[in-house]
Amino acid sequence: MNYTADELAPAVRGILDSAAERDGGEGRLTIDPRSLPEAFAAAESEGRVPIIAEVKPTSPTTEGTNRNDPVDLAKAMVEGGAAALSVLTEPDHFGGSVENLERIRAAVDVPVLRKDFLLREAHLDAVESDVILLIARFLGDDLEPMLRAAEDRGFQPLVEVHTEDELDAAVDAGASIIGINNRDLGQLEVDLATFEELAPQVPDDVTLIAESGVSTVEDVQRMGEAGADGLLIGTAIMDGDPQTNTERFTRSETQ
Ligand SMILES: O=C(O)c1ccccc1NCC(=O)[C@H](O)[C@H](O)COP(=O)(O)O
Repeated sequence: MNYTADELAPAVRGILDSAAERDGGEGRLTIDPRSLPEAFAAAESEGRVPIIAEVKPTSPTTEGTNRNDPVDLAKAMVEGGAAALSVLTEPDHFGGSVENLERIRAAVDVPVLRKDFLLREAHLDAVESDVILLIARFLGDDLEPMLRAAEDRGFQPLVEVHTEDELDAAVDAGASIIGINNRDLGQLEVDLATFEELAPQVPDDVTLIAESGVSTVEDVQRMGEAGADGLLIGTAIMDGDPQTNTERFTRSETQ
């Protein structure tokens, strides 16, 4: 793995240790995905900001656990105008599960991103999703083979970066969907300027997503002005009524 353990907050070390121990799927999946770029285009043509709303029961930086039925949460987010959903499948630190993702994907018709910490090819085969997260920081030299393995199965890989080097690695590997994470996964600090600094270096033909730390309508507008094609929002949608929260963000460009 591409990290030095003492560079990481203890919670992140714990996440990676449990990810390394987790089994993958038993067979090799073949995915017929719902297109994320098309879902973004459809949202925009209908006047909605393209938002990936995240079903995130808890996290190392969240107090408490949301115990509502994940399918009810997901339907409320779609009702609120979400172009796509992100579903945590990490069980030990985020309260997620592959079963949540299976149930949600069967209940909605928007693309669903599997949000997890995937470290080897077998992890890709744990559950079907339309989009799959590959985190450049944790994959290092394995990024390109994981990207190819995900594409070979039919997934749309979303490659997450936080630094210029990781962005270069994602572009060199041929990523067509890139997420710039405003949260530093080393120390868990959030700074929206991360997106603003890196976005100008992303090729125009890449679908570019601003991830993490977006909590107000002004933040949505700020990320849009900096070049985001879409935004991934978790905490600020889960905190309170998910439909009302999603509506506020999806309508924010017209306010
Ligand atoms: O959210 C966390 O506390 C966290 C801690 C350690 C590693 C990853 C973490 N989050 C993963 C994510 O990518 C976010 O859930 C996602 O980008 C949404 O972020 P936010 O809108 O800030 O909840």
